[in-house]
Amino acid sequence: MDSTKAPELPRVLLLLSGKRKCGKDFLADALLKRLGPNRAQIVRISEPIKRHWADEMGLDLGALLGDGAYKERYRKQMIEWSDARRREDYGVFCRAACRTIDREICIVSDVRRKTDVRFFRETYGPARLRTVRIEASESVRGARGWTFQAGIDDVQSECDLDDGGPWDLLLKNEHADGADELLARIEKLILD
Ligand SMILES: Nc1ncnc2c1ncn2[C@@H]1O[C@H](COP(=O)(O)OP(=O)(O)OP(=O)(O)O)[C@@H](O)[C@H]1O
Repeated sequence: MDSTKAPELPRVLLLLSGKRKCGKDFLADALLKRLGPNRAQIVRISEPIKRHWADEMGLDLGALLGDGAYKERYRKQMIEWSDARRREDYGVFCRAACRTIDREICIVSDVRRKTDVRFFRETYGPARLRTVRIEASESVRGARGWTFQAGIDDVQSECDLDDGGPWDLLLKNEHADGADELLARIEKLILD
């Protein structure tokens, strides 16, 4: 492949960002169900990070990738380790995660840094990107299991995109029965 040319797939890259427990994975999974696995796929930048940690430490990769309490035990260490790698190459994990792209629509469900957005813009070109910021109040996130943790909620991985807009869509994911409307708005953004 000519390395100066952007790859043909995906046609659209949907970048989802937002704070812990705002519902990035929930909305990504529900969107994938609507679009279907032949057309769309979910890519997680954290996947190669978690894979490395699971291999090194003999941990359960499935549980690290899930939304249970297990991943929280290792979150801080993974942030610190991965930030050190990013200082040498900001695209290292985005590039590794993108190796699995083989669908028309790619949903990146854990965009956390300005350099993540930069990587996708530089690699695929701005016309294919759709950026979505998901918000939920602290009380709603708390009801979903979030509690403030120093070293996690006040560092770059959580705060770098607080001023990362303008976003193509800004969504409030607060109500359990409101997801269909949010999904319809995302779908319109992708398909228009
Ligand atoms: N609209 C919704 N309706 C019902 N449940 C929701 C909704 N949004 C999120 N949740 C639930 O809230 C919890 C946290 O959501 P999720 O794991 O998607 O957050 P996240 O932003 O991916 O968090 P993290 O950054 O920690 O990975 C999950 O149990 C999820 O099922």
